[in-house]
Amino acid sequence: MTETPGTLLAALRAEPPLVQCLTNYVAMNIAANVVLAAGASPAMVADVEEAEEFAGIAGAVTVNIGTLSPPFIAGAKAAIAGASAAGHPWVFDPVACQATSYRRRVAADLVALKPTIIRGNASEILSLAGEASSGQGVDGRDPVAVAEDGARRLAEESGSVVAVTGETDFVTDGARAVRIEGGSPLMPMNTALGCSLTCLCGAYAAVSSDPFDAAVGALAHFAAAGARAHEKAEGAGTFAPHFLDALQAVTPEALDAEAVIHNVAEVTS
Ligand SMILES: Nc1ncnc2c1ncn2[C@@H]1O[C@H](COP(=O)(O)OP(=O)(O)O)[C@@H](O)[C@H]1O
Ligand SMILES: Cc1ncsc1CCOP(=O)(O)O
Ligand SMILES: [Mg+2]
Repeated sequence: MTETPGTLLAALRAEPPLVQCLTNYVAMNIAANVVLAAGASPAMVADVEEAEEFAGIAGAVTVNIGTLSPPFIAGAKAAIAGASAAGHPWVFDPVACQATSYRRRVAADLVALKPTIIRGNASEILSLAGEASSGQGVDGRDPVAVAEDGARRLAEESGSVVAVTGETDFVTDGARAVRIEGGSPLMPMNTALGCSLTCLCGAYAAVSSDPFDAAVGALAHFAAAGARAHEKAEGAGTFAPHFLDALQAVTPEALDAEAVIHNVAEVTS
């Protein structure tokens, strides 16, 4: 990795990027707080009337289909057009894309628009890769390990970096791959933390020259903050404020020291 998570965190805090987050109703507030605590600047600007123009001034766009509707998708496509025209990264979160034919269709349409990074749980990534998925609505029900081959193939076919999250995260661009350890089992008990991580991927992508490093950086930041918060939390409820505190408190040096990142050997079959 040319840019370590700590190097990217230092860059993000030195010049906080503006991140245009088109996310769902559930995630709107927590995702903004997560991006702010990490050190960047979120803006939930989603309407078709202004989404394309705003993408020209944002460092990155993130699109999440958690509570999708035709007007939301129109705004998302406008924002993606604006980001693409400006040469800015955009990140896709295919929430519950396995659940309905509408979601499957919209997710495939958005993948065709070449996201810089795709971030989802294992059930969502399996579905995007055309494999059977056990996802229950927005909640992942498949182990990350089962989605690794599909993630590699999806990355090769789409040209996107694919980040699969769960107990141990997996990131690949089709050629490179790493696993990231850390976090807490209390994280999936806090709604919209995955959605918030997608927005943070946008912040890291805005300050990075390599989307693979950006995805690894954002996931490592979550893993380190999640592990720290786990030590202090008494349960799902008290985890949330400790997690925000930890996202803010972790320094670039501590992030590089605490990140547990394993390179995965290339599969040559
Ligand atoms: N069992 C677990 N142990 C540790 N970290 C977890 C666990 N499950 C999820 N996470 C972390 O929670 C965050 C959100 O991931 P995930 O729950 O997979 O996304 P989503 O909310 O989209 O389903 C990621 O940082 C991931 O690493
Ligand atoms: C509960 C819920 N319903 C629609 S979107 C959403 C939030 C999903 O958040 P995450 O994917 O981060 O768990
Ligand atoms: Mg999700």
